[in-house]
Amino acid sequence: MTAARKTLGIVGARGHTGAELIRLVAAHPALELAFVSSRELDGQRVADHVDGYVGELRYASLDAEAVAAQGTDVVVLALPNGKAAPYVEAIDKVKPGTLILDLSADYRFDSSWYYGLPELTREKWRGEKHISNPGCYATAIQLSIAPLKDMLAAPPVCFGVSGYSGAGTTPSDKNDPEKLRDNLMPYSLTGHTHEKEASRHLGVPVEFMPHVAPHFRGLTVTTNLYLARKMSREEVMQRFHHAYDAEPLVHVVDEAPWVSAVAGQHHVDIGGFAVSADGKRVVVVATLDNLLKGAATQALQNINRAIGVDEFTAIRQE
Ligand SMILES: NC(=O)C1=CN([C@@H]2O[C@H](COP(=O)(O)OP(=O)(O)OC[C@H]3O[C@@H](n4cnc5c(N)ncnc54)[C@H](OP(=O)(O)O)[C@@H]3O)[C@@H](O)[C@H]2O)C=CC1
Ligand SMILES: CC(=O)N[C@@H](CCC(=O)OP(=O)(O)O)C(=O)O
Repeated sequence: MTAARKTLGIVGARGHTGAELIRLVAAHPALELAFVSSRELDGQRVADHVDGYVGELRYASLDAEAVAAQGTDVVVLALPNGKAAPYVEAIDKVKPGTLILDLSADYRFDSSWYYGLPELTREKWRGEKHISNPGCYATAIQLSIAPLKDMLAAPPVCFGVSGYSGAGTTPSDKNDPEKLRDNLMPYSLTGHTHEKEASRHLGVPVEFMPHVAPHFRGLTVTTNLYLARKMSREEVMQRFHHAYDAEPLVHVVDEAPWVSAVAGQHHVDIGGFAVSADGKRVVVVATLDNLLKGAATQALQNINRAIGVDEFTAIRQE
């Protein structure tokens, strides 16, 4: 006899990350999609909006109390920043112990929430039912720096370029294909939330300069690391292989990876490893799909672990 599937609801399901999660959860052997909430698509069939979804589920417009009243085992909050708290409060009041995974930045600085970047924080999970999912850039930044964290002579400098799906669906210059055409748009050049997030969770200061580009999905972070002592390229690569060779979703590659190759994929590519002539500076390039490893895939890794199934269930081909 197979165990009953856990019920899962998504709040903010109209958005880019919500749509990815719908696809992943619909194909999951241990999860059942119980509700998907959107104010704008209230009453409409999910199948009419999400490619690849087959089923009769419809969007519903649910406020915090209505979400809590659903009583699902798992709730994913895929809302813009600053909107999660009323949902968390209502769910905790009605059904404490519900697994809540928040995709926004709202709890990434709250130490009572588990910060789930599994490849780096897997051992820190103590059964918390509140999980904060890392930001997309912050994921690439931390994975690029962690293997050399003890070797730094200065804060790493990260140049980021994201596809415009990273800016969500609320219209802005950063997701306007007309304004982005033939363009590269710099923004938040100091003090971006992901700069603070990566610095906090790595435990070393990081400097980050984001840009948005005309492609839809996928991001590149190119990181310049000043080293406290001379290292060879082989030594640097050895550190990355040692850190990630057992990780199915982090691929250490020789060449600097291209973002077009990782769009639609679950994993991160990390490569380049260009070492300066004096051996004291290395440049590392990471690419990932901001909607997958940067959001939905990582959320599913965290949920899988918390419901007690293999971390990569419904993520990799088995
Ligand atoms: N896009 C990305 O690459 C990544 C995003 N994230 C984070 O994930 C979260 C979701 O991002 P994304 O999917 O891109 O966002 P979108 O803008 O694409 O979607 C936001 C969703 O929230 C709903 N919503 C908006 N405002 C409110 C509100 N006031 N109350 C209730 N629902 C609301 C919208 O639906 P409706 O208006 O129909 O209710 C929509 O479903 C954000 O916090 C984002 O920062 C994290 C990593 C990567
Ligand atoms: C291109 C673009 O605008 N990207 C977003 C990052 C998306 C993300 O991960 O945002 P959260 O930290 O809010 O979850 C940004 O720079 O804010």
